[in-house]
Amino acid sequence: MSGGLPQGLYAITDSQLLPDDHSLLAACEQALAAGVVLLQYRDKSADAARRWREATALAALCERFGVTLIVNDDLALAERLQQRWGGRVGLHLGQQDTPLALARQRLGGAAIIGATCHASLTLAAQAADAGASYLAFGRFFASRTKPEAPPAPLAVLGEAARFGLPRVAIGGIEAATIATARDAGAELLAVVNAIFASPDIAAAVRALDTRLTPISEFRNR
Ligand SMILES: Cc1ncc(COP(=O)(O)OP(=O)(O)O)c(N)n1
Ligand SMILES: Cc1nc(C(=O)O)sc1CCOP(=O)(O)O
Ligand SMILES: [Mg+2]
Repeated sequence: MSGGLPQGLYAITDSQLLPDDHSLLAACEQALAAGVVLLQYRDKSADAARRWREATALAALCERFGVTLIVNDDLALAERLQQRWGGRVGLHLGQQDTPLALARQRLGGAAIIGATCHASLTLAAQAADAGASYLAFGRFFASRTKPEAPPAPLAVLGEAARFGLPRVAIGGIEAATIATARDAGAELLAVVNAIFASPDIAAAVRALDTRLTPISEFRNR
């Protein structure tokens, strides 16, 4: 554990790859069963009913696996879920989203709230001051999900050790790149495409996990 967070694979859903409730839940169940340690619900649609339905189903699924569900962008949705699932629900915020300090105030001190920091230690310092639970940096490699995300050098992961918060690497993390991001300092490796575009989710997760071996040493670092 690192700052109360597990270390390892952080899977992020994609509503284009998983366009309906059934595909979303089936894929997430397989990912969780295969060893994902954190799951983010990332849905950019404006369909509030669908978002509530899917997020509640995912929260129940995560509860079964003892994993925290992180909601992307949507503080109000995280707050509603928190009423039922408490600390099993967190929030991820980018630079264009709700201010982190406000989310911290609303969700309380125990909630996991992550912050996008791109390649910036200044943004990381601001997020840490505002109460972030983890700092996300990227994108480190070419990303199929968000090719337009600004690139970041791997060195920022090592430099961010000074904040004493778990570091997340995102952007183009796949079997060929995951060990490089881990070795550069990331405690959590965030993945969309290399998990959820796979026809065999469990095999995809295992292929990523294998690259993190010796996993026991990594998790105990
Ligand atoms: C773990 C993690 N890191 C970064 C992001 C990106 O957040 P943001 O910059 O707000 O962009 P969107 O995901 O909202 O498009 C993330 N979601 N998760
Ligand atoms: C949602 C997101 N944010 C990024 C950032 O750099 O902030 S990269 C990204 C997409 C990550 O997907 P994939 O694993 O398919 O590259
Ligand atoms: Mg966002």
